[in-house]
Parts: sequence; C-alpha cells; structure tokens
Amino acid sequence: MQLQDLLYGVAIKSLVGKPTIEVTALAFDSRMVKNGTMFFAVKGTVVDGHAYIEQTIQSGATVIICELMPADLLDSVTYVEVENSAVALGIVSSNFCENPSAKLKLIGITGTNGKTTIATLLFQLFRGLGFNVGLISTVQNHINDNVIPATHTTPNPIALNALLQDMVMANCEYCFMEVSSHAVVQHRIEGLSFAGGVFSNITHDHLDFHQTFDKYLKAKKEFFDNLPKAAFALTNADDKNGMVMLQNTKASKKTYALKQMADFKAKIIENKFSGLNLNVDDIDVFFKMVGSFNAYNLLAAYGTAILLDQDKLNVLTILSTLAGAEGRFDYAVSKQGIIGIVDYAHTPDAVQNVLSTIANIRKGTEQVITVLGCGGDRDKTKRPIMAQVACDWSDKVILTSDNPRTEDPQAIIKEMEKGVSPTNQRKALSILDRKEAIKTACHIAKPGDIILVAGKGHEKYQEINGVKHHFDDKEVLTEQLNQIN
Ligand SMILES: CC(=O)N[C@H]1[C@@H](OP(=O)(O)OP(=O)(O)OC[C@H]2O[C@@H](n3ccc(=O)[nH]c3=O)[C@H](O)[C@@H]2O)O[C@H](CO)[C@@H](O)[C@@H]1O[C@H](C)C(=O)N[C@@H](C)C(=O)N[C@H](CCC(=O)O)C(=O)O
Ligand SMILES: Nc1ncnc2c1ncn2[C@@H]1O[C@H](COP(=O)(O)OP(=O)(O)OP(=O)(O)O)[C@@H](O)[C@H]1O
Ligand SMILES: N[C@H](CCC[C@H](N)C(=O)O)C(=O)O
Ligand SMILES: [Mg+2]
Repeated sequence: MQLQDLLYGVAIKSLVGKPTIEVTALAFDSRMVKNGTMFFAVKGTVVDGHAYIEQTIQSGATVIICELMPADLLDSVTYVEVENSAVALGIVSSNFCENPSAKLKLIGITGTNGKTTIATLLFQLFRGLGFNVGLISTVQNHINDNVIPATHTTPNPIALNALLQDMVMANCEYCFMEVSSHAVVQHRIEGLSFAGGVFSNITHDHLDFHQTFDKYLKAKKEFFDNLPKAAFALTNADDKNGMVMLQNTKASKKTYALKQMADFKAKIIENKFSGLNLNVDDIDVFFKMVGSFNAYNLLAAYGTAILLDQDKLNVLTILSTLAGAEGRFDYAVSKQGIIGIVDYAHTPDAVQNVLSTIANIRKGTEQVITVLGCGGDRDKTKRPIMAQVACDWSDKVILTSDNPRTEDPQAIIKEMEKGVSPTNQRKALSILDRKEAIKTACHIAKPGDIILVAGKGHEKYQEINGVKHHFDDKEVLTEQLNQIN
C-alpha cells in the first residue's frame, strides 16, 4: 500500500520524502524491521524508539514515523513527523489491514476484573447462537473454533488489526475483545471502530503503571469517551465509578445492576457451589457459574447480547449452560472430599470476591486454606493488601511465589508479609516454592476443607527472570490431592 493511503487519518506535522512510496510491512520494534518496512519510533516505558532509527534504516526501513525529525535525513528514506507515534501506529495498522474493525461488530470490554470472563461468555454465547465470532482475551484468542495463542490481554496494534482482518476473512460478524487500561494509554486501540463498550468494575490494580487511581480511572473512561454515537456504552451501575464511565460518552448509555435501578436487572435467588440461581429481567434461571461476582459477569453478557438484538430466552438458555473462561473458580472435589479451587484472582478485590463467595457457600465447619502469591514487575502496593484480605477471609494462608519475573521472589513475599497483622500471624506461613506451597496446603487439609490456589488461573507457566517454566496450578493441585491417602 502507498504511504499516503496508509497515513489517512493521521495528523502529520511534516513529511520529507515520497508520499507515494510503497510500504510492505509495519514495525514498532527495530528487531522486526526488514526491507520496505515503515518503522514507528515510539517512546516507551523503558527506552525511546527514536534511538533505533538509524539501525532500522540499515535493516531496510524506507519510512520512519517519528515525533522529532532526526538531524541528518537520507534521500532514500521518507520521514514523517507526527504528534504521537503510538497514535499514528494504531491508525496506520488499521489502514494497512483495510480497517477490519469496521467490517464486523467489535465490542470492547474493560474493567479491573471480569473482562476475560465477560468476553469469553459472549464469545461462547454468540457461537451457541450460530454466529461466526472472534475473541481477543488474556487466556487465548479465537477465530471461531481456531485458537490463536495470546501474548497480551490487548495485543499491539499491528497484531490486533491482523487478527481482526483474519476474523473478517473468516466471515466473523462479531468480535468480543478485552480492552486493558495499558492498551488505552499506549493507544493500542487507536483507529478501531467499536460497536459497543462494556465496563465491569474498577478497583486497585496497575498503580505501578498508572501511578494514581485517578489516572487509572481516566484511562478506563477514555475508552468510553471515544466511543462513537452509534455504539452503546454498557456500565455496571452498582460500581462506585460505573456512572463516571458514561459521563462524556456520545454512545447510547445503558446500565446493568443487581442493586441499583438499571436497564438490565438481576437478583440472586441462591448462590451455591453448583451454580447461581438468578432472576434476570423477571425470568428465573439456574447458571453453572459460581459466585455473586459472576452474577455481574453474566448480566453484563446478557445486556450486551440484548443490545445486539438477540432473543432474551435464547440468550438465557445458552448462558445458563456456560462455564466461562478457563482457570476462573475452577473446582474439583478429591476422593477424600477436599475441595480444590483454582482461580485467577490477582487483585485485592478479586481475592476478596472469591473468598467471600467461598465463605457464603461453605457449610460452616470446614477450613479455608488459601495459597497466594503476587507477580513481580507489577504493582507493589497491592501485595500487602492481597495478603491481608487472604488472611481476613481464610483459616490458613500460605504465601508463595506467583510470576517473580525479574524480581527476587523472597522480597515479594516479604512485602506480602507486611499485610499480615499480628492477630493473623498464626494463620500465615510462607513457602517460596509454589509447588511445595500447594503440596503443604493439601497435607494440612482435612475432608470437607476448601483449598483456594489463587493468582495464576489458566496460566501454564511460571515466569522467572525472563524464562517461562511449565507450571499449571490445576495440574499440581490435582496431582497433590491425588497423592494424599
Ligand atoms: C508496561 C507495558 O505495557 N509495556 C509494553 C510496552 O513496552 P515499553 O513501553 O516498555 O517499551 P520499551 O521497551 O520502553 O520500548 C519502547 C519502544 O522501543 C522499541 N524498541 C525497544 C528495544 C529495541 O531494541 N528496539 C526497539 O525498537 C520497542 O519496540 C518500543 O516500541 O510496549 C510493548 C510493545 O507493545 C509491550 O510488549 C510491553 O508489554 C510488556 C511486555 C508487558 O508486560 N505489558 C503488560 C503490563 C501489559 O500490557 N498488560 C496488559 C494487561 C493488563 C490487564 O490485563 O489488566 C495487556 O494488555 O496485556
Ligand atoms: N465481575 C467481577 N468482579 C470482581 N471480581 C471478579 C469479577 N469477575 C471475575 N473476578 C475475579 O477476578 C479474576 C480474574 O477474572 P477475569 O480473568 O475475568 O478478569 P480480567 O479483567 O480479564 O483480568 P486481567 O486484568 O488479568 O485480564 C477471577 O478469577 C475472579 O477471581
Ligand atoms: N493481567 C495481569 C495478570 C496478572 C497475573 C498474575 N499471575 C501475575 O503474574 O501478576 C497483569 O499482567 O498484571
Ligand atoms: Mg483478562
């Protein structure tokens, strides 16, 4: 495609070179550049991509998008100066793939917790309704039944638009995608046409990246602020900041709630280990999913489907059979009657939700044993709070490693230990090795007890110093439960 066509919609400050030059590939990483590539110099959180411009030209880049023109310009290269290279990357990536998001109904789901669950429920629901559907999520991406591994919750714009283009080629009518706050701030979704946006909730997470809760809130809100008039914006009216999301949107404003007045209402009739009995818009339905937080996720999926003109009874019938995403409240009972639960709770609110769900549905005399770690290179401030919440809601807590990434796992546990109050000291112990921690939980447990292994859910690895080692909470928990007599 010619450069001038790719630049449609980009605010250009200056251009030096040939606007008619043919571009064969896009890259924002110098290590991916080959002949004919258009390179975007993006200022990142670690380095500034402008430092790699010369190197990319040596690798064959013929177009450079930058926020500041280099001092020495080469005749063989076309340079485009823009206000924001990341914004340009989003728009150009979309143009490069012939704007795939406008050729299907793209629904974005944002919020601290519940994005994967809601997006997956919608994907499964619309497949059940007979549509060709795409899914972009933390666990995996889907084009109908084809699974494409996920690297990020929201991929980079080049990968994202290529995926959407493949969905269009596969005749997908809908795509349900998670929109992370990182993606909003880094403009990964720039240039996309959304048919709808859904908000789950906002609580403590990612303060390493956003610095303050207010900035985190603004990132989420920005997604709704930018939705077009023809789209819908569906929010959780029970969340403290749910209505904030709708303040400045041009999209049609819709709400769902269990407590407040809302367009889509549900009431919990019964909340058991086997599932949820809900009254949704005056119809009683038994759902396979467990916990009041999942009542919100189910209602968000239901509301979205109705806003997409689907039949109420068909929607509820299919939703009632769905189990949601892998590694979310995934439970099994051992032969001794110990209940083992694997869940992706990795924020204070999620840990509290899962443990309060367990507290609500347990019989009363059994112990709740929680195994929990916190990820390295992520928000440090949530570590003591997660440990505190785990202690407050469990009889025994084993603090352990999650994905240490580049941090010292022992130091992460020390930060978690700061959240263990003197009265909770007797409940908590720390075991660095995650497998040993799960094994210990299984040995402490007696028949009827409940073990929660939180934080890694579907993940099949443990990331230590840039290397991903095979690790699967469910596999380890099942193996250890099977080994006790
Ligand atoms: C903090 C964060 O989001 N980082 C993302 C970001 O990297 P960065 O800003 O740190 O980039 P950088 O290393 O400073 O480099 C700046 C620029 O120079 C380029 N570069 C760099 C080195 C080089 O040799 N050559 C070169 O060209 C880089 O490609 C980049 O364009 O941009 C990169 C390219 O898109 C991402 O891969 C990277 O994701 C990292 C791996 C990451 O872990 N991100 C997580 C936190 C994330 O995004 N999570 C959210 C989920 C959150 C949730 O679910 O709630 C997600 O959407 O997945
Ligand atoms: N609606 C909800 N409200 C609060 N907590 C929830 C909700 N839904 C799920 N959770 C908790 O959060 C965990 C993560 O859920 P899910 O994967 O759906 O969220 P997510 O927003 O996609 O997370 P991520 O930011 O990692 O992509 C679950 O395992 C559960 O413990
Ligand atoms: N999307 C979240 C996932 C956290 C999962 C947890 N296992 C960890 O590694 O911290 C993040 O990237 O912060
Ligand atoms: Mg997710």
